Amino acid sequence: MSDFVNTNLEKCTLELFNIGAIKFGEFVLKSGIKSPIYFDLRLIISFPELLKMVADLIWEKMKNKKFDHICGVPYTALPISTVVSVQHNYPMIIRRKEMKSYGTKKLIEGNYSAGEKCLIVEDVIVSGSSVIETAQVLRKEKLCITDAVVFLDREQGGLKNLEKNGINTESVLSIYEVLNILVKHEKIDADTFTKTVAYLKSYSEVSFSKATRALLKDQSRINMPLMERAKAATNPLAQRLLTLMDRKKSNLCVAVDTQSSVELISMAEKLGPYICLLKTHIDIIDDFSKETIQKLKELSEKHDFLLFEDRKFADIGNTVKMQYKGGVHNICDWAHLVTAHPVAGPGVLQGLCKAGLRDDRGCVIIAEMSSSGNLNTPAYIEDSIKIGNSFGGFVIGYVCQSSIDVDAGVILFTPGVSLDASSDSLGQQYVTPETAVNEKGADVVIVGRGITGSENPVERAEQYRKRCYDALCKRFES
Ligand SMILES: O=c1ccn([C@@H]2O[C@H](COP(=O)(O)O)[C@@H](O)[C@H]2O)c(=O)[nH]1
Repeated sequence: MSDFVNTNLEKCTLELFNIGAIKFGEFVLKSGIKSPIYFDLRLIISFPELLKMVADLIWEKMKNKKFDHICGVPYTALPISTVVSVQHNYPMIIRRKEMKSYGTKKLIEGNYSAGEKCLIVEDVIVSGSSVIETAQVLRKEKLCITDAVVFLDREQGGLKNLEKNGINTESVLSIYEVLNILVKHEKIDADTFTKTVAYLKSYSEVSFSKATRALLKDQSRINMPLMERAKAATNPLAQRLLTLMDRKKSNLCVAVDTQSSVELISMAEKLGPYICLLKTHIDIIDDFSKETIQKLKELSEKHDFLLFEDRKFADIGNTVKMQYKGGVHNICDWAHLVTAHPVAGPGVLQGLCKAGLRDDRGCVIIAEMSSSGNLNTPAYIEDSIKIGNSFGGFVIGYVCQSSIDVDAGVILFTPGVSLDASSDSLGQQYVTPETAVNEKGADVVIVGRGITGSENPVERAEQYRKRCYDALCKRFES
């Protein structure tokens, strides 16, 4: 810790106590739990030097991080982030708590673009509810939220709750440091200290408030009907796909892995009525042309399915941006969904977002492959979800082989499904539709050769559709 921080932490704590911003008594927190200690940092706007001191300490925590914007959680952290912004020439955005009923009706004020990184600033954290509420609004606008800095951590579980939701949070001061400073300077007696510490020990894991859980739609993804999940989804494309699955009674994605445009189009025409998604590997087509894409777009409209290009982007952001938007395939122009490996870090998603996003474009992160010997360890899968959560406005779900813990509005896609085989000669592994849906938690089942390689693909597609959708519906009833 630098001398500046050391000296000022103590000074700042004592000043906060002196102005009445740290109180002892009986209080009720936002989460509804009682507390013998309360921090009221709203007061500091009446003490400009103290406000500046708090802002300087926040700055010390964030000065080595690289973000495009900061956003203070309304209202107490707004003046703090304004001071940081003005002093360090750091662009700020503001999250409105209420939407305006006139004019732009925006929920976020300021100048920003999809894919940009925003750091959240907060005064005091208990469960982290206020930070995640702000993060969700910003994520809905396709801003990338991975980090927060808070002035005071009450050590009641907030940092852990946020971490699970993809937000790495650092604090300037912990409540225990505050108590120690106050005892040292005889501002509180030993009894108050002991009682407060005992309280903190018994309330060390406060979960998000009920309202926040409702906002995150923390209900079980597994048992929730599709339309409820569509309402729970914050991502517009996830909403669209879940609604489409409900309307068409299909959670079947067909993988048409062919090298011929004619066959691709013919399969799309024949199988269109049975599927929610048509998955392509457009780079394996020998006779690719703009007409192939035009025809696919028309069939996607005609038969009400979305186009899913399994490009598996995996490079640095700058390259991925060009791969998505440029080249002969110009994937961004026609594919509603693309896949990406998170192995290169969040830059891959920033690159995709930078390619110019619309509400009808999204990404599915590959958290876990179906092939034998894959390198997707549990830690890798967990980190993939953290990256995905940070880009909730763009990432609609994950390709995976297990029922990973995600919100109800997030969609899991499971390939490696066949009624005929348990493997192929090149490492692919198969399970039945029921195993994929019930045991692996699949929402969308991806089937390739099981359909396209059969003698009667249409009959087979209907058979898969029914088995996959029936298994999904049984899950809602359980
Ligand atoms: O983990 C993964 C990710 C993607 N795939 C793709 O799905 C299909 C599966 O085809 P089958 O003929 O049913 O084996 C294929 O396009 C893969 O590239 C996957 O199999 N596993």
